[in-house]
Amino acid sequence: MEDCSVDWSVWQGEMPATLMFIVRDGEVLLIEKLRGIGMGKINGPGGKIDPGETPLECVIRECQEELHITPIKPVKMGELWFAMSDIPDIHCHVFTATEFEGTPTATEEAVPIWTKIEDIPWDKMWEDDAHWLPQMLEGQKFLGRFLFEGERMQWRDVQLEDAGVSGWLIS
Ligand SMILES: Nc1[nH]c(=O)nc2c1ncn2[C@H]1C[C@H](O)[C@@H](COP(=O)(O)OP(=O)(O)OP(=O)(O)O)O1
Repeated sequence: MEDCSVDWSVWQGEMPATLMFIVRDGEVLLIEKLRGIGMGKINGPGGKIDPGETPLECVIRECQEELHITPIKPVKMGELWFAMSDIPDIHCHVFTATEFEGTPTATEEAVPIWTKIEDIPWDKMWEDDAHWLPQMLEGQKFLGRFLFEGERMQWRDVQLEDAGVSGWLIS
């Protein structure tokens, strides 16, 4: 992979966002995203952080809005830093949970899809997902940094907490 044109030491994502992956009995709750960034793709529920909202508050609200469920005790597992070409750069906080209240319900924003972990449809997801989601689902915390040109990933770097990175990784 070529050198990255982004100076990550000064990079600041203009758009804070969240993602949630609820895991239960070897399955993960994905959505078909019906609107917004990544419309038509398969992803976890999530979205932009509202002004004054914490990442945790946002990810709970987005699960309620998109699927009518409330995740219980979400755990922050990592961050995704997306340097984008055609939309503002995204700083995404990624959570997992094993419990939730409510019944996943299709809304105008999303269709819920329980998916066996071995059947995750990588070709229908953002290109970066295959480089951090499997590790996260095995319990590893991470920082993933990606450069996109449109919807194509041009550069990637994924660091796992197990690799001895500490302090700056996630909070
Ligand atoms: N490369 C990428 N890989 C990935 O897995 N998720 C990405 C991604 N780029 C963006 N996302 C996700 C993160 C976050 O959940 C979502 C942010 O955009 P959204 O348009 O979904 O926000 P909202 O649901 O707040 O939208 P609106 O309500 O339509 O304004 O897109």
